[in-house]
Amino acid sequence: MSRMTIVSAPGKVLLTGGYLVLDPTYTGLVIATSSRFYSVIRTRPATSHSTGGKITVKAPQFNNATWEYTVSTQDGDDVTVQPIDSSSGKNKFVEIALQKTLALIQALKGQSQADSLIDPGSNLEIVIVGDNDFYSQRQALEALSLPATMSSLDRLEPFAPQNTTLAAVHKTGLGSSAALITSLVTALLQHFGLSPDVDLVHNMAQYVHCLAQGKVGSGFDVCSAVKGSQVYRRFDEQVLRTLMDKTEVTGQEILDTVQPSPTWTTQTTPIALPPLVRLVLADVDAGSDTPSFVGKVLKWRKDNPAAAQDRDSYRIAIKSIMKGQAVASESSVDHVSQALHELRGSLQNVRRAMKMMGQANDVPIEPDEQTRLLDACLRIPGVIGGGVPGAGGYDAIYLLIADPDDGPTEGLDNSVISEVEAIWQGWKELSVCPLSSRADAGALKMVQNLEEVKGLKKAVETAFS
Ligand SMILES: Nc1ncnc2c1ncn2[C@@H]1O[C@H](COP(=O)(O)OP(=O)(O)O)[C@@H](O)[C@H]1O
Ligand SMILES: C[C@@](O)(CCOP(=O)(O)OP(=O)(O)O)CC(=O)O
Repeated sequence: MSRMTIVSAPGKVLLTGGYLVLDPTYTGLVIATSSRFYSVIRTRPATSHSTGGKITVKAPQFNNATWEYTVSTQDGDDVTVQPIDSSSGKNKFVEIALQKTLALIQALKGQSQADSLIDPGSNLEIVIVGDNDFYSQRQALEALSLPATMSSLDRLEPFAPQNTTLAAVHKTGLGSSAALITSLVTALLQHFGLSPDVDLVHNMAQYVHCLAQGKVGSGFDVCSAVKGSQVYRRFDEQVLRTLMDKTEVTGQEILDTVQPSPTWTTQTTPIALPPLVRLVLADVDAGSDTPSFVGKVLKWRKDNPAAAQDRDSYRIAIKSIMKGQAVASESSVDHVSQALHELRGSLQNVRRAMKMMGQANDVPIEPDEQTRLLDACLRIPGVIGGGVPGAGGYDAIYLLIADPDDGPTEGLDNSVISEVEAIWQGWKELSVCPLSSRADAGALKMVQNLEEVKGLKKAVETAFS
């Protein structure tokens, strides 16, 4: 039996802090999801028709998604990973993860073992799969004539083939590349016998993700893939600048940069949703892809320093916060209702501010169609709050709903959810398809056996065979 390593990392939903979290002055509230990515690695002896020293990576949910690489280590040199041309084209994220992580592993192991990274008599096989929620399941449900409900989603095969290419797939915004990079980097380290400090894993995944994206983002997605739900404050981007700007870097330089140190100023405060509050998500389709608004919003912020900001909206925000406080001090309602009431108010303020920011920039951060949808959902008793996650746009909505019965026992399962689903199903202006993902405390984790995760064995074995 060949040695197998399985590592999984969760997706994310940024509830608050969109755009602001790019600035280390502010924090972002990010919830890790039950939907996860899995990187599975095994070493196989080379056969008569395959020379050794190769890495094959497969993403079996997609058409044309097999990438092959040759790995070489020459005396005293850093390991190199060369893609072999194929009809699948390049996968920059996977290639950079392999190249940089193997270089790091070489540096961590020391030169004495540098030549034996991948034994010339064997090959490395990697399978990458993501839970269905990372990709829109609207068409899969239609093809099976199933209504767009959560119970229909449960009937789909886990890790279902998407019948399209990675480039063409409709993503739902749960952060596939961050979960993929985090699970793959960690699986490689583990497979080569290293169990490094979680902060080193985090820093390395941030570096690889930034390099693959071609920019230093805020990194909340990678951090939550490593550490789970949290209030996130970003690292100073200077920490990666030198490595990012260099065309050639050695494993030792990578190690020197990603080694945990005070220069990494990331701050992570673990959090969880309040008890009996459930996160529900829907993927929203308006028939077009939402372009990135980040460049426009950041320029607007630079051109409009704080002193010039809209005084009226500031006053509205302050007044509503004060009203919340007044209710709090006078009312005899218990502190839980009070806290939920404040939560609702805060989330509404965030929504309002995001909407205004979009209007000021002429970009649809909370488009009017989403505003109408969210307002309709918020009128349902038991819906505590909601909004557009992350950068907004025509991508998704989230709601926090009261979920008094999280199990099936009392048969409530659950009237708030049913009402929300009814609104979504009947919504004409936008196509609204629920996601099955929930909030999950889980962070990065090792999976011992393929059998532990429903459908993983089949997905992986079909790909490996
Ligand atoms: N299942 C997968 N297998 C291999 N690579 C993947 C997979 N899913 C995503 N990727 C990589 O991540 C890239 C998508 O990254 P990006 O557009 O930043 O998406 P996201 O916003 O979901 O993080 C793809 O082009 C591909 O390189
Ligand atoms: C604007 C942002 O602050 C939040 C973007 O959040 P999303 O959750 O929309 O992220 P993607 O996975 O890139 O689609 C940019 C950032 O923090 O990097």
